[in-house]
Amino acid sequence: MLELRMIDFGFGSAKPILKSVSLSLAQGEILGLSGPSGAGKSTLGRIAAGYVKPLAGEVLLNGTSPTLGHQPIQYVHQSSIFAVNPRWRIGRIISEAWQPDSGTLNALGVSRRWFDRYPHEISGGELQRVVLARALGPQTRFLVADELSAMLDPITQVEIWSFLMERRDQGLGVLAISHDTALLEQVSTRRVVLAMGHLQPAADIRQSETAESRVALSCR
Ligand SMILES: Nc1ncnc2c1ncn2[C@@H]1O[C@H](COP(=O)(O)OP(=O)(O)OP(=O)(O)O)[C@@H](O)[C@H]1O
Repeated sequence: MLELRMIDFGFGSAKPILKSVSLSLAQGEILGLSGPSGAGKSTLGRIAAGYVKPLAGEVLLNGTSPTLGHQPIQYVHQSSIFAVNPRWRIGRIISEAWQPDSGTLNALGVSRRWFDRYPHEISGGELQRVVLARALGPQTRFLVADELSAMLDPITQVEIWSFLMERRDQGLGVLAISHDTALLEQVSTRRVVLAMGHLQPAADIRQSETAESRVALSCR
């Protein structure tokens, strides 16, 4: 279980953007997070992944603070170019955390032909898939997917979310941040909305049957 308890956050002297925000995410759950631009969704996701320290409150993984060095909570943002070393080739980038198996690479549409290239020598959508493959190592229990598929064409988007739903069935917990509420409705087991510093539940859209949701996704 990933828990954020009573998180307060603001940048410098600017007014607070997160006010006593709490959420919990179970393994095997996809929690959809939407809200207006600038509401603090990415900031909340980065706090969950340990990239940003909250001013108050705590992040707990199975009841304890996540330890440094071991990163079971991964954060993937749509601007993947900022998440990679531009001087490293794709093969080195992708094996930084683990050696992804062929099944993972195929499911995410990652070609081994890219491995000798640098990040600027593949497309933004291809780099997005590389960064996602890197994030989904065996130690990963939770994924913060921040506008993960916004740069991808609809078919690739379906393939990636279908793969993540399979991983969900194997226990991966996903915090899916997006403005695409139609997408969130299809992939999420639960949805929340962040606005004015507070988190509120969206309409209950719990999908009890995984196969049904996969079919719905493929029909988009
Ligand atoms: N490093 C920073 N320094 C100062 N202000 C920041 C910083 N990063 C983000 N902000 C501000 O914090 C607020 C929340 O940003 P955040 O990116 O978390 O919002 P968001 O809900 O993810 O927005 P969007 O949907 O547009 O991506 C915004 O007003 C943003 O300008």
